[in-house]
Amino acid sequence: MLRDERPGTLAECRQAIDRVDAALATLLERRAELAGVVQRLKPVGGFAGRDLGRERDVVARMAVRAPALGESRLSAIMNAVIEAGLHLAEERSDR
Ligand SMILES: C=C(O[C@@H]1C=C(C(=O)O)C=C[C@H]1O)C(=O)O
Repeated sequence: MLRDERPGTLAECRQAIDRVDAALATLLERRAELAGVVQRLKPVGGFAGRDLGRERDVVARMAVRAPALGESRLSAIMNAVIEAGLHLAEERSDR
């Protein structure tokens, strides 16, 4: 997945993207599960306990590994990822 592959055709590029997306889906599911555990451990979980400083640190660390995307684009991506995790945690806490 992290190989610097150079697919030459449209089909090869899409196959390479599909492999990356498969890994991303697994990682996103794992991340959401971990973030859900955090919500139960914090004194105030869910959206009410949102920690924007921590979220900024997450994005800044990711930007070091993804400099072409950079903080601004990563921030939009991670905001969606984090909010999806918080929604899932709140749904589960309702049960
Ligand atoms: C997971 C936490 O709760 C929230 C979700 C975060 C995340 O998904 O990375 C980060 C900060 C908080 O807004 C946390 O506080 O660490």
